[in-house]
Amino acid sequence: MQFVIEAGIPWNALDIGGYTAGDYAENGGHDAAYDALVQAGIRAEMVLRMLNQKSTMDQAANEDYLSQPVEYSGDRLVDAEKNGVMMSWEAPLMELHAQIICSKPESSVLNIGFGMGIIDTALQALKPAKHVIVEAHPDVYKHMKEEGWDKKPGVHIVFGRWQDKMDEIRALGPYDGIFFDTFGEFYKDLDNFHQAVFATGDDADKKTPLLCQPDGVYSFFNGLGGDHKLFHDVYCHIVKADLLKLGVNTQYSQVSSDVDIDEETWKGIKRPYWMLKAYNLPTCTWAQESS
Ligand SMILES: C[S@@+](CC[C@H](N)C(=O)[O-])C[C@H]1O[C@@H](n2cnc3c(N)ncnc32)[C@H](O)[C@@H]1O
Repeated sequence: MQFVIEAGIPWNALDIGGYTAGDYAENGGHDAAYDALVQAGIRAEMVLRMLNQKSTMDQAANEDYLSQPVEYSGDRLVDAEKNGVMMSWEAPLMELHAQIICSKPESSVLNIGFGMGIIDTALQALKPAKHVIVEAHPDVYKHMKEEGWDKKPGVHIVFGRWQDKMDEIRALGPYDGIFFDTFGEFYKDLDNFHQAVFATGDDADKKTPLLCQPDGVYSFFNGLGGDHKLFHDVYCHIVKADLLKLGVNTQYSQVSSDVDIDEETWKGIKRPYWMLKAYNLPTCTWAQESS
């Protein structure tokens, strides 16, 4: 494996059947080969990141998505291209995320991305004292109002991209629990959100991180590289390392994630975005609290 990697074959190449070398290594029980691929992936992504550092992100990654209609239909929310924005098979995972970020009575919680409101429904059942929801899509915002979310106890809706609403989000804080799950954004956006939540920075206004309680908990939908286990494992390492640089510990709990997925699940959806058996549910806390 080392030889193949050193020869320059990309760690993330797919064969004609859509399998990675990691799939073969894992199915054959070759743990060392699988680990070598994960390490190669981490190294390659780090180099890529350094090369791309200068590129600016003036345009929203999901500008097209935000300017086109979305449709709620039964167990799913789809965009204009029939991508699954949110699907009900994720409900058990959202329940767990809600319990993680809202474990104390009278919590103050922040959720980025309403979608089908699955996590927000689970959070409401846990009766947070304050429940801030940030949503950028006009159709989703309209749906939230139609469903009376603006009148639910403790709920404050912030309409707009989280990137443009940080002052408002900050003014409504601080928070005991934060969850992040947007659509059509890149890893860079998630990383930027982490900088906003956890970094103390030089600017006087930004010295208090959003998750300012010492026992605060943050979590995010961990769909990173969710169509191939090798890609997912590489990204789990990368996000954990990036959060650690901000003083945050990440623990992944493995949860079975394919129980509610069957042949019908992806029917009519352009691209299945989750193909893995186990979901790595992240619990992120300030490092000094948990070490
Ligand atoms: C995957 S869904 C969230 C699903 C939600 N966790 C649930 O339980 O139903 C993603 C949501 O994030 C919204 N969104 C996308 N980009 C955003 C941004 N930059 N700021 C705020 N919301 C955004 C989308 O419109 C969509 O409603």
